[in-house]
Amino acid sequence: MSNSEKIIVALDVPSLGEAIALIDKLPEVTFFKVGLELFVSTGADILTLLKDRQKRIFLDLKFHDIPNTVAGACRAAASYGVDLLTIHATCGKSALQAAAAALQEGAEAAGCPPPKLIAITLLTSITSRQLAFELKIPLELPEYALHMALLAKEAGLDGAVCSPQEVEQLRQTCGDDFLFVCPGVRPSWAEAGDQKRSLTPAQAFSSGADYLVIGRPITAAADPAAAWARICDEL
Ligand SMILES: O=c1ccn([C@@H]2O[C@H](COP(=O)(O)O)[C@@H](O)[C@H]2O)c(=O)[nH]1
Repeated sequence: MSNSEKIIVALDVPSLGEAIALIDKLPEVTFFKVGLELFVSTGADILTLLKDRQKRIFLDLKFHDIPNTVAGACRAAASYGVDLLTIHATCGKSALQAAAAALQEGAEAAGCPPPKLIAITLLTSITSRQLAFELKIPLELPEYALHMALLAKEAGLDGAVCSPQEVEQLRQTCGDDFLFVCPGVRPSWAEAGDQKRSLTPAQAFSSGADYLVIGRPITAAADPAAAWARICDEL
């Protein structure tokens, strides 16, 4: 698989029309992420549209609830036939296990391959300072991210979402058969915005990321296709 096929473009827009406009401008993109904003506004219509266009889909709904509830959500989401699905590792091990089991059941019942279930370790918008003083987590940030990735692995998940700044260490400990998806990726020429723990696309891949998620550097650019091409050239 080429590096460009491992870049997932985040469709963080408020309507189906705006999503279609972006997808049309980015014909070379093979993998799109649908997050809370677009899914809440369009429901499954955006997933049907992407599947009709033979695109791969990362459904990033970041489930966070008790075991019975995340299991129900995963069972239902399994029928969409998406490729990746997210849950917060902070749900705890029993909820992660229940979610993973329900995803398999849901996929079997729907007759489609199960999505890879990946856990959010620590949002890429959080700083070490916030971790310590707002969230009151008494661990250093890399140690905390590693702990959450290992929790996900022990619960039988397929991988984790982490910042590119932590992926090298997480990869070393979790091994090559665990998937790492990194948002918070910024080309040197793009604005950081609310992302706090970034690396460039080339640095993120060389640190061990399997997939990168990139949104605004492409989707908010005056010419999204040119921004995409520039990122691919720089790799
Ligand atoms: O820790 C996380 C988990 C998910 N995201 C999502 O990735 C994209 C990033 O978009 P940019 O515009 O490139 O910042 C966005 O959809 C987030 O919901 C994340 O950033 N960090």
